[in-house]
Amino acid sequence: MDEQVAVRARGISKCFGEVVALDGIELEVAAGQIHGLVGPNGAGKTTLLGLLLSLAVADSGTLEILGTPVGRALAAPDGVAGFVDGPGLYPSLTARQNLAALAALRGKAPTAGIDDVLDQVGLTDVADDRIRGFSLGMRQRLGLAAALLTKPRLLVLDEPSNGLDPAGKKHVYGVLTRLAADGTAVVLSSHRMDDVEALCSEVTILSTGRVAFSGPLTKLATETRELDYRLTTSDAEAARRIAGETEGVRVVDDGVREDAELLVVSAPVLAMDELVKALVYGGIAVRELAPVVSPLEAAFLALTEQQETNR
Ligand SMILES: Nc1ncnc2c1ncn2[C@@H]1O[C@H](COP(=O)(O)OP(=O)(O)OP(=O)(O)O)[C@@H](O)[C@H]1O
Repeated sequence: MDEQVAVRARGISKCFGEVVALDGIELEVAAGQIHGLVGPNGAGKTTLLGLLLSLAVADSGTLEILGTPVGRALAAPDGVAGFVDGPGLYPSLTARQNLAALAALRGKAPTAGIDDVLDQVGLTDVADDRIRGFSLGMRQRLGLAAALLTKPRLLVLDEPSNGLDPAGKKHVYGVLTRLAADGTAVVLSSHRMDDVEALCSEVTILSTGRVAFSGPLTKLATETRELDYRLTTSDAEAARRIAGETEGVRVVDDGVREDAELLVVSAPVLAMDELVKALVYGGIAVRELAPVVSPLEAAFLALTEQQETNR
């Protein structure tokens, strides 16, 4: 048993009648890692998160959580917390009462740690308000506070940034980053690629129940065949010429004026390396170089397009 591996899934499949929601999933999440789960609607993200929380069991395959094989019982192993489809809360109770009730359900002192977790998620000011009037973002933050109360070693969150305003996001991201730094593994799903890029070191892309990619975001960048890049240099004309001469690089900013400062080129990352070297060698300064869409977004879009073509 390996406690450093928070999640190890091997060949996990799950069907709902005729629908194959998960098909041979392989997933490994290390302690202290924030792992993003992305994929088009219906890809199987929520189903997989539900298995991690023991809300359902897989039809086949093996799942090990925090070093312990998960059996057929529908009970989350100790140290696992989180929610799918929004946190389960009592609308007629206040935020503080909700947390006390959840603590009592687990046989814990009803006040221990509550102020601290409310503060961590930025809900201190509304701690004694009934949550009936809470916005979606406030409920998400309270759900996270409830999970924090259990001091989880694996935190599982379905779309945690749904409904969060920038201040809420800052709180939630801060909490997740601190948890991970203390060794908690976090697995979260998101439709926001920028959130995933800001938070996660590793990502799994699901497509119709299968893993299309799983690994570090940096690996995704090098595996992506071709991306569009915005390039600004000290000499646009010379840069355009050199880009045109560099193997594997295409100038794609058709319709942009010849003398425009900004150049858009399409290339795999290794060809971009060669272009940058050639520019610098040619005495041309690179002032800005950035993908037009991130490798994650590009991979996601490519998958969605592929799915639409297959339909
Ligand atoms: N309880 C269920 N009964 C029947 N089919 C289900 C059930 N739960 C999920 N499915 C089906 O399984 C597939 C995967 O659904 P899932 O909710 O896991 O996808 P998702 O990636 O979370 O999608 P979304 O991004 O829309 O939330 C879908 O085809 C869905 O219709």
